[in-house]
Amino acid sequence: MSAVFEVLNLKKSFGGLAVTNDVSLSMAPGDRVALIGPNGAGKTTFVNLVTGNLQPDSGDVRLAGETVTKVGANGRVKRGLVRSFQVTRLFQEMTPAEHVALAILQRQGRTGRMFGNFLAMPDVMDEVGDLLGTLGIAPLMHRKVSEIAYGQQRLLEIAVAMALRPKVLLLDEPAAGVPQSDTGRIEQALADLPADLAVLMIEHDMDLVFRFAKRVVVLAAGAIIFDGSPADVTKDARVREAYLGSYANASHAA
Ligand SMILES: Nc1ncnc2c1ncn2[C@@H]1O[C@H](COP(=O)(O)OP(=O)(O)OP(=O)(O)O)[C@@H](O)[C@H]1O
Repeated sequence: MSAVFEVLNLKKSFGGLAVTNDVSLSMAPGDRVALIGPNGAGKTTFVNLVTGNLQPDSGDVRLAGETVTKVGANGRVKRGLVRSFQVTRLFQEMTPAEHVALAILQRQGRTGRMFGNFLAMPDVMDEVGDLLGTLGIAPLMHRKVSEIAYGQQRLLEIAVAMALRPKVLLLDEPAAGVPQSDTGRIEQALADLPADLAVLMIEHDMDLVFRFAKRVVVLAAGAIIFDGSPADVTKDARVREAYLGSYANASHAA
């Protein structure tokens, strides 16, 4: 299948340090890719380059065949490249329904009406109910974010992202900080994402990586040192050395 998302020879240096060093990556609709790597490998920088929050020194980002390297972050969201909204960016006094409704209105270009009573718009509220229902948090839709559990806030991040109807979804450690008792719900939400959505997940939890990803990309010192199947990643000598050693030896050694 043709690529929905492509990164071509992306480079970014800070001072003399090549933090993104000639990175190329391609994803097709439906891909489930985990991006892993040791601390400081350049994962956050890579995501910021992809989302348009940082400009590369050279290289390109393409979305559904269109080069978007010069398109800003909002323009990329409009074209279907969505990064999950972070819990730290949720508004504590607002409700899940309000968050998701605003994302729907943003997608529809109706944010001029955002100070109207959008909770009374039946089309918007039907979609809000569907999205929050899929994620199992519909009963909480009118509670304040400050009153709902952290795991539920992380599910809300996914709901807000999905309200933007992404073609490519970037998830930044979706289960981080969530108590063990609630991680199953996050994993279920990830398993239930639309089959044709391309998902790139940055994750440190290798158990989650192995359950979710069909493909693993390993970044070390700004460069991709592995791009292949979860079964092969644990066998790769360079990956073991750079990152996986103890995990591979302990539980997934061939
Ligand atoms: N704005 C910046 N100016 C200078 N150096 C930076 C900047 N942003 C990141 N770096 C450096 O680039 C390197 C990669 O950082 P980055 O945050 O992208 O890594 P990471 O893989 O996301 O790490 P972590 O998993 O710890 O978040 C680090 O050495 C960091 O200090």
